[in-house]
Amino acid sequence: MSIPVRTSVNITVRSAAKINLHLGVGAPRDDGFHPLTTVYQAVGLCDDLTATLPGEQDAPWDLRLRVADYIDPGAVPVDDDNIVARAATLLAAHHGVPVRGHIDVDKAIPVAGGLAGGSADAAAALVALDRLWDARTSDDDLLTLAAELGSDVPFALIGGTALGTGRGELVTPLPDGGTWWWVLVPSRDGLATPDVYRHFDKLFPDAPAVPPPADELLDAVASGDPVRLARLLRNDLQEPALDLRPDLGVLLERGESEGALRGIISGSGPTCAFLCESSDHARDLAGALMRHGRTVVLVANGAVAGAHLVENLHG
Ligand SMILES: C[C@@](CO)(OP(=O)(O)O)[C@H](O)COP(=O)(O)OP(=O)(O)OC[C@H]1O[C@@H](n2ccc(N)nc2=O)[C@H](O)[C@@H]1O
Ligand SMILES: Nc1ncnc2c1ncn2[C@@H]1O[C@H](COP(=O)(O)OP(=O)(O)O)[C@@H](O)[C@H]1O
Repeated sequence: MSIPVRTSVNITVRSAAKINLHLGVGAPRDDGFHPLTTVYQAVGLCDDLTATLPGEQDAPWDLRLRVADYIDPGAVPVDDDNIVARAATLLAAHHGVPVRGHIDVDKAIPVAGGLAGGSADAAAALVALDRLWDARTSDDDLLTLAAELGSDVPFALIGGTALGTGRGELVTPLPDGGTWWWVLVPSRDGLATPDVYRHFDKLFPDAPAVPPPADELLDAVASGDPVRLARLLRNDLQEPALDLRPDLGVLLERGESEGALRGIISGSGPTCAFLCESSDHARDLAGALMRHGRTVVLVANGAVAGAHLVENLHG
């Protein structure tokens, strides 16, 4: 009897979408970024990234993408512009090693949807390649590299429910007493984050230097009461997003009239997120929205973990 030999090592990392329960935005800083007080929540709508070491005959690096049927594959670059390639280059430079790896990304998080799908992939790439290269990056260094990749990327590493300050990159985990049920309705056409921030500046030229705080909402999150949380959800990018995409206002009203505790735009949009009381309530609402002609309606609960290794069945 021969014992099977593992010829390659596969590392699979799962990374979640986020919703901003509170997105308080201040006037732009000198570097152009907006100061934020935000409360992130990671929800169970995830991308999986698998990294494999190339064989000796193989190209040192390649990136493949598989997408859910509601995602346009053409919306995601597969060259050096992909944030996964940027993460690999940054981590390799940090350790002075060459970039090596075959990467497969299985995307379920809608693209340019305000759900931080690219940030989730970047965090997954940092965790997977650190393990694949046996680089042993410290947590502090991983967070620093994550912040270089994007304001939302440190939260994608940490997950759960957390406070984000600075430009969103300074993340502190929060006590969360609930299981929160969300119905997510993505749009076929994305909204570009910089466009929505630019529109915020146009609509609110007198925005405060210090972004609005989230104190009451933090109490609601700790209490676990969805009715209380629903009242306190706040997104300062909602008005600019709705101004750019008035159709989203109709969708928010529809979800609320069908019984959602509250509908909000997720981050810079255009995904609409509806808070529900329970999993049954979320399923009922999803059914109602589909009967009204929405073809893509997703149910997800939070809070879930940040980027983490999962068992690889193909390894
Ligand atoms: C709006 C939010 C809310 O969580 O999420 P999304 O809706 O994109 O998912 C984030 O602030 C998006 O974070 P992220 O997508 O990582 O942004 P980055 O790559 O750092 O920046 C992209 C661009 O967004 C603008 N930006 C981003 C963050 C910030 N605090 N102020 C900004 O003005 C800048 O124009 C910047 O050039
Ligand atoms: N791995 C990736 N996944 C998604 N988008 C990516 C990725 N790499 C680069 N991008 C680019 O980043 C943009 C923002 O994507 P995403 O993170 O999904 O949206 P958002 O900032 O709204 O949360 C996309 O329009 C796409 O061009």
